[in-house]
Amino acid sequence: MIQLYEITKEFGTFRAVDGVSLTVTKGKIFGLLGANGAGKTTLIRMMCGILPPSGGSGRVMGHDMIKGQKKIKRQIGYMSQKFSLYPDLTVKENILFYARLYGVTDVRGRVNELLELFQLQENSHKKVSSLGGGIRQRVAFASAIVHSPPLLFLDEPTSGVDPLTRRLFWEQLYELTERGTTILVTTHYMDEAERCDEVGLMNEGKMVAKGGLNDLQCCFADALQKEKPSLEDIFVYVMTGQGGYDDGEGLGKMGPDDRRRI
Ligand SMILES: Nc1ncnc2c1ncn2[C@@H]1O[C@H](COP(=O)(O)OP(=O)(O)OP(=O)(O)O)[C@@H](O)[C@H]1O
Repeated sequence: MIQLYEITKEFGTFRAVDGVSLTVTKGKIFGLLGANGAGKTTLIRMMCGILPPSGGSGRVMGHDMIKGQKKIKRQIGYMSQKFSLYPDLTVKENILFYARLYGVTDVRGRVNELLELFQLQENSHKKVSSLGGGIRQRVAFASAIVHSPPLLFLDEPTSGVDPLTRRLFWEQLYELTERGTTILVTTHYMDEAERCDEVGLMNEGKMVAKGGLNDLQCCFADALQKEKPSLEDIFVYVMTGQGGYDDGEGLGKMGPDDRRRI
């Protein structure tokens, strides 16, 4: 569903994304982690066809990231950090708006289905501006999947959301993947990252570690002197650049076999 090869994005002389390669297969959840400003949103915006890469190549849903931007946009769902909702419209009107925008065939039926799925019926006629963060998050999520996209990008979807809503949210993500949806999600929550099939850790524009949790634990066990380091241990280790880690150097210390994953 996603195949990136050495994707780079420069804003003037500043390189926000630096040679990222990535593969995400159908039905999997890929978690993207990194400190603020690591380049996660920029990478997502390129994959969504919103921002052209400065270098490298990639395909999303089989379409070239540069030539196929329009086709990519039609086939994906994107929930941005700012939740692109209209505060003066009601919950139902917001979801209806996105349903019409994406040309959903049975608009009313689909919207009612989503209102029920996200337990939004009670609030369906309230203006979004009057609602709390957890409900707004559900409205944004419903709007992002209203056209049943096969590939979904979620940029910090649970930031500031209570633990119960977060749990429900993840149950819905699993349901979607069971139906074949592929998901790329960014998060700052380690428990959420551990729920992903694979994670990628970004630091200063580079993908500095990538793999399933077990793979990463094996990879970093020696360096962290723990048999099974937690993802948080690994995250802190990589992000603090202990030993000046980057794609090559850091892994070099862990042995040549470990390099293949990074
Ligand atoms: N349009 C732009 N022009 C100039 N610099 C930009 C632009 N967009 C992003 N940047 C810079 O690129 C870097 C990466 O930003 P990005 O938003 O991708 O990081 P992030 O990992 O998503 O951070 P966060 O976790 O805070 O959302 C930051 O230093 C940011 O200031």
